[in-house]
Amino acid sequence: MAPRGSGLDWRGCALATPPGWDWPSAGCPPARPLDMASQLRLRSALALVTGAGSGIGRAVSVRLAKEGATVAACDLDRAAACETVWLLGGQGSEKVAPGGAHTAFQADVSEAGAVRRLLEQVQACFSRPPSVVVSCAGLTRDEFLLRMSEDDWDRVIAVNLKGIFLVTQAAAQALVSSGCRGSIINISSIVGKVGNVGQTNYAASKAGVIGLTQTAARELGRHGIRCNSVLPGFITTPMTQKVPQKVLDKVIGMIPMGHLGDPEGGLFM
Ligand SMILES: CCCCCCCCCCCCCC(=O)CC(=O)SCCNC(=O)CCNC(=O)[C@H](O)C(C)(C)COP(=O)(O)OP(=O)(O)OC[C@H]1O[C@@H](n2cnc3c(N)ncnc32)[C@H](O)[C@@H]1OP(=O)(O)O
Ligand SMILES: NC(=O)C1=CN([C@@H]2O[C@H](COP(=O)(O)OP(=O)(O)OC[C@H]3O[C@@H](n4cnc5c(N)ncnc54)[C@H](O)[C@@H]3O)[C@@H](O)[C@H]2O)C=CC1
Repeated sequence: MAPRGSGLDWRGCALATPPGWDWPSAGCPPARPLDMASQLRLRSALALVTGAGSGIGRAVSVRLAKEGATVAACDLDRAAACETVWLLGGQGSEKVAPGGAHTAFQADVSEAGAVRRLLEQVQACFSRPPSVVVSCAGLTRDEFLLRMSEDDWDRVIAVNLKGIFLVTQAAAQALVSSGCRGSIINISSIVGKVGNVGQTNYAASKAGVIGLTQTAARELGRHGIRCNSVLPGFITTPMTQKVPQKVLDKVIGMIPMGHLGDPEGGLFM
């Protein structure tokens, strides 16, 4: 039994808390269930989202929850993952998530042991593997090729490419061993197809995600597991806040709509 105030529930799963919630004295935060989508297309689904603490991963989590899925929101930043789950309704969200309460998890997707433990924890919490897996965790370390450090290369490849390898493999192993069907969605980037100045590391990682996902699709289809990658363009998130304004101005000048996409509309509209 996790100690009271530890931020963990009876199963040892991370509880969702509002930002700055004071556990020891305040007890469970009030649920804030989202408006239920009329059709709840994903009412029986358990969805694992990595990078769920920000930007596209948070928007994907919100949309999956609105469609009725139970969301296991994972991020390197535990507090950010908890904030996402609180947005989804946190404890008591069973009312809108028939498959159980949305729950936050912390893991560094670039570490094999952490990913293995993540899938173990998710299955321990929900007694089943996630049938939907969306890998959004990612980062940039932009620099011109002539000046890029080995560390900048290594870290971006480790998180953006190896991280998706580890999560895709662990999720597929869990689904195959339990005889469950599933859908794995890996977030690449248009940069993986056309390249981008200052992003040899990032472009290579995203191109790798495309090839990894296409191959996984060929191998896992026989097990009833679909694998697809999504290649967004510029979306307004903390990741793109780091781009120099003069570069953003250049890019926006090339976008027919004349503005960057937003996480809510960028993937689904
Ligand atoms: C404008 C043409 C774009 C066509 C390509 C279409 C694909 C691009 C769409 C990408 C959408 C998906 C994005 C995504 O997946 C999420 C992200 O990766 S967000 C981060 C994207 N990162 C970048 O675009 C890199 C931005 N550049 C930088 O961060 C810095 O420039 C850099 C760290 C590389 C170097 O900094 P510094 O040494 O200070 O040089 P400057 O910033 O002064 O730049 C010198 C010079 O080069 C021009 N420049 C830099 N980056 C780009 C770029 N990405 N595209 C075009 N031009 C770029 C910059 O404007 C300067 O030009 P001057 O004329 O000399 O002022
Ligand atoms: N914002 C954009 O313009 C585009 C983003 N993408 C991709 O979409 C995905 C999400 O990006 P954004 O939401 O924009 O970024 P973001 O920076 O807002 O969110 C990324 C999240 O991933 C988490 N994360 C980073 N490293 C991690 C690790 N090792 N383990 C677990 N979590 C980790 C961060 O804590 C953060 O919460 C990324 O893979 C990115 O490459 C693709 C195309 C365009």
